Amino acid sequence: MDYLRAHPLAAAILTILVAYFTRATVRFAHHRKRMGKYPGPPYHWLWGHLLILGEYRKTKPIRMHGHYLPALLAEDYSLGPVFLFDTYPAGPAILIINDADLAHDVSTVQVYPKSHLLGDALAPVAGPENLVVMEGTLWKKWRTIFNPAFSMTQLMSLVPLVVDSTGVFVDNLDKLASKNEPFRLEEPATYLTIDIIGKVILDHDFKSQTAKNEYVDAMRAQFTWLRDHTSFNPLHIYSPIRPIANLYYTWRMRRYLGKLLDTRLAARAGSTSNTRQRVGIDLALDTYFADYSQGKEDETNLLKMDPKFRQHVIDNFRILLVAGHDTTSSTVAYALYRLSRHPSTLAKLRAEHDEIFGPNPLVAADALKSDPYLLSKLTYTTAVIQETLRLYTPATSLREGTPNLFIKDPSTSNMLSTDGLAVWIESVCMNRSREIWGLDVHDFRPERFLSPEIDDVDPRAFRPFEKGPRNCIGQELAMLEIKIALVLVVRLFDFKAAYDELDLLKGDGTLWAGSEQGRQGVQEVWGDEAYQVLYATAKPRDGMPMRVKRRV
Ligand code: HEM
Repeated sequence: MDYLRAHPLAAAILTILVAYFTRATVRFAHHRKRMGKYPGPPYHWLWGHLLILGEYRKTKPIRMHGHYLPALLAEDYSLGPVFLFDTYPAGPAILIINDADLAHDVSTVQVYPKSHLLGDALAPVAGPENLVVMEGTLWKKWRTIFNPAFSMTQLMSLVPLVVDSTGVFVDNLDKLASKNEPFRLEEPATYLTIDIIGKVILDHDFKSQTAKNEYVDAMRAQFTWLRDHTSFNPLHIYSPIRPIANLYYTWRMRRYLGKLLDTRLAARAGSTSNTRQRVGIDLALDTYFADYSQGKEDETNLLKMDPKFRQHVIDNFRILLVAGHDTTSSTVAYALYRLSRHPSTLAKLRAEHDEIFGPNPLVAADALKSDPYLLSKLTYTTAVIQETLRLYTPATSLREGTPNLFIKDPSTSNMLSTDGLAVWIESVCMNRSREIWGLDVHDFRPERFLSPEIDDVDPRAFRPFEKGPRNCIGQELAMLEIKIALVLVVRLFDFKAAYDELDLLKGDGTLWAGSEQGRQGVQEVWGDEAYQVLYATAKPRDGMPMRVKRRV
């Protein structure tokens, strides 16, 4: 006491510390008391759900994507349509939606805002304001600008471009087949979808399938510098280098796209007629001139674009380039992987392609170019893709709870406050639900998506592209790309997973080469060695090691 009286500064610091810890303890106790009342797995008064999380970290792969966890919890603890998972203070408290009706309410009726956690995670790849996280009139404006770039008519006119890029993918698989060595399928599949989205949005060929590209390198490098939310390593969490790396790669990406924008502007100024196909970049520029100079493309507007608009255009291109390649490439890779494990499904798929395109696989590319509407005849192929999306859901929707939004728990009729919680439309839970899909829920069986079986499933229970106003803008494009890839690939090649040969790929120069950690211990989820990991989005573990052989 005497010491404190003699040292007023020390006394002040001590008072602040005591006040801080008292406040934190009261908040913590209040949080635990409130969360303990929500439905969910057993809740510990001190640890919340942290102990359960710890158990899963022992029994499941350390790198397993976090979106498996609610589905495992729902299965292991027989949880209902809505439940809480609370890892506070290590992570957020999340209300998990495991029901078609509630998912409809959150996505389409109430239209919950996007979670700030999503915004934080996406900021390094696409800036703080981008189409995925924008809200209100700003979101509506940009969604309206880009919608026409993804209309069915526009996409059908782009089929020849997609077929050409897929032709390069086929050439690359051919080269890999002649090398007769394992490789990571995620890489060529990713470069394929990057090249396609570049053409669709920017009328720009990144040519990433055949050479290194500055933008693609910076974007992929940025992925390796994102925070890994499955890691509890303080050196990783508080890395002082990550923010610097994030700034550097952001600068490189923005510089590349800024140059493309300026070139397009200059080309526009120099041309009187516009016969070129109009893609996303043109639609954004049309809006700029409409908003800023009543449609008049005068000198001043051409030379000096409003900085805020410029940032929005560039960051929206960045998000379209990320969202437009990652999920699609993983689905291509997973479809080929699953087909390699199910010979009878593969045979049925090949038979459908023989029937629609004729028995010679080498003429399918030309057939597609001259009649893109052949794609609509691919019923079984569509079922294969849907079954792949069910088992390997590439993305889900994280929303923000607010004081005025409540969820009615159908099993108790209790109104659950969403205040301070993240609300997760967890389609993985629904995709792995026995109640919805039957006892063989973890099996790959595309027939479940064919009539009459699918007629018994609530259409709102299967939502790989989400539903409501914030649904995926690129869903038709994605389906079109994956169908074209399957048509041009499955009859030419045989694939074989090569997880047992992973050691041969050590240090292979891909972005997977650095992810050696977590290779020990359990390496399967629901018996599947190709489980998803978080690498910006949900990707196949270790980039999906494969071998490929030419068939014809
Ligand atoms: C298999 C492929 C794909 C899947 C499974 C998928 C899935 C999804 C999902 C679940 C959402 C909702 C995310 C949320 O609520 O936060 C979404 C939104 C979005 N997706 Fe996709 N996506 C795919 C391909 C694409 C493609 C090719 C593009 C093309 C650019 C794209 C662009 C977007 C954009 C911009 C949004 C935000 C839309 C908005 O909020 O208005 N996606 N996607």
